[in-house]
Amino acid sequence: MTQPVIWCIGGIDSSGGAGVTRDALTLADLHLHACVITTQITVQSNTRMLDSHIVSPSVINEQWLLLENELPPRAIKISAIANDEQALVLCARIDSLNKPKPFIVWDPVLCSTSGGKLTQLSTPVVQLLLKVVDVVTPNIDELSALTGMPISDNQSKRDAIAALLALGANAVLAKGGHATWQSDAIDTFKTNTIEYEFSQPRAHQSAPSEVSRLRGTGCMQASALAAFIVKGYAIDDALTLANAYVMQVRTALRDHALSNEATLDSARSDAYFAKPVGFPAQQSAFPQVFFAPNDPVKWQDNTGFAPLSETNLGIYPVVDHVDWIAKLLPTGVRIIQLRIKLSPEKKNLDQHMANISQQIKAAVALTKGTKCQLFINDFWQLAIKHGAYGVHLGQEDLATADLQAIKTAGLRLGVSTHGFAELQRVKMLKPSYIALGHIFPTATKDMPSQPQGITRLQQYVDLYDDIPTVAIGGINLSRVNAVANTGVNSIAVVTAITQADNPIASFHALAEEAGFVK
Ligand SMILES: Cc1ncc(COP(=O)(O)OP(=O)(O)O)c(N)n1
Ligand SMILES: Cc1nc(C(=O)O)sc1CCOP(=O)(O)O
Ligand SMILES: [Mg+2]
Repeated sequence: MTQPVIWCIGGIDSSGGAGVTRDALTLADLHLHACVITTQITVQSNTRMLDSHIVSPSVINEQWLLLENELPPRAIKISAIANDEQALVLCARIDSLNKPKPFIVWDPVLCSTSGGKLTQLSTPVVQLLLKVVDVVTPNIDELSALTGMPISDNQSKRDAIAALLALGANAVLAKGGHATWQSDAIDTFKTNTIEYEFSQPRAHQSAPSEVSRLRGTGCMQASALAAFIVKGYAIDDALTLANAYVMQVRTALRDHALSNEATLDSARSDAYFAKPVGFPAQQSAFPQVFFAPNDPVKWQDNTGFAPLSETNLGIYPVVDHVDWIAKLLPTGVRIIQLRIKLSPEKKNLDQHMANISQQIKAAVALTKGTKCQLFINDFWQLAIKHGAYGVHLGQEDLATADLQAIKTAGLRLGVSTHGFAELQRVKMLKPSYIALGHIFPTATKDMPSQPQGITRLQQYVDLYDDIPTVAIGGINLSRVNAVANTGVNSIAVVTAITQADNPIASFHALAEEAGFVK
């Protein structure tokens, strides 16, 4: 299979520490091919910038036109644009691209970390650029320069992000590395409808200065973002992975410098050089994610929920009536979920709620004294009231459920997730298990996300090996073995049991095929 192509448009840093060289190295590390359109050739080392030679707009145009037919981009990463003339050529070329347009990220590098000015753009041209790119990724200084607003605290940062959106940006990723008033380094991603925060402890970011002088981290982050979008990740997951990628590079550099192999002299001379790290696979490199500045998850303590009595749970039937629980208990099932959904057309809500309450009560009575761990979906108050074993909640449910009440009552908590961002959002809650969905297409419910497939499931299982995991979504007899081979602790199914001709036989067949029967 040919490698997807990403175009990197920006300046050449003769030291290789930043610019399009850093972009190309990052993309190569993530197995993507970089084409390079050069905007300026700089004369710089890691510590000094002496000069910059600006490429003419017509040469940029020629580079673009030649690449367009032979090596069309799946994404475009733009960084230093020297002047308005260059920017106008880029805007015109982007406008002329066929739809669907590639993902375009603009890292508005204004100055080099080695000291030189790289970009001089007028406000009307900045506005044109903002409108044609999908995401702009300023650090605090760049955000301040682009908006003309001083930034010194969270409120002024928020105001400046709002101003950039008002200028026409589709989405802003304001990086927090330079926001020294914050104890953690917080990247804020905002569009007119959504907002995420990605937070890393600052202590992690800063290695002793003699061993880490890494430059080009902004180039790395924007290139990695483009790479993960091209690899098919949703924007929240791509942002999480790009943040983790940069942290993993920082950590690798620090670990090498502090290792016994390195002398102080070699550490000093290596201090500028990024190490290839590949796909982020180090849990500690991942940021804490919040879905809004006031995400209720932020205010939860991290004491954790009661653990499961048993973690290798086998097949996990998810059923919509207590009668299923009575029917399935004789199989020896170790975990089961009562998932009754309130249909909007139900007329008599009180009567419906009374029926749900009765079913939960009966389900608790049926499973008491057995080895079957009963989880109640959604109805956490009723689960507490009737003393269920646990509650299962989705991401949206976390905004309304009283998690402290669930914890205090001693109930276990299972939480749905659909990617790296959601996993990093709920990890600090230390739930009793995390569900990973949907692995395959499912007809049981409308899913806003894409099926994840076995490769991603394997990544999650490897990365989150300290929390019991449950796979869900479209799992049937022909797929269950591949799912079980990832090492996931449990496999949840709805229709593979409830729509089987013989549900009991189907439960046993799934368990056997998965290798859960010893
Ligand atoms: C084991 C398991 N995983 C995921 C879900 C889905 O929960 P949620 O996202 O809250 O959606 P609804 O089930 O409420 O539609 C689940 N129930 N169980
Ligand atoms: C209830 C549910 N939650 C999912 C998630 O991914 O969060 S997938 C799903 C439905 C699973 O049904 P089936 O086994 O019939 O595909
Ligand atoms: Mg729910």
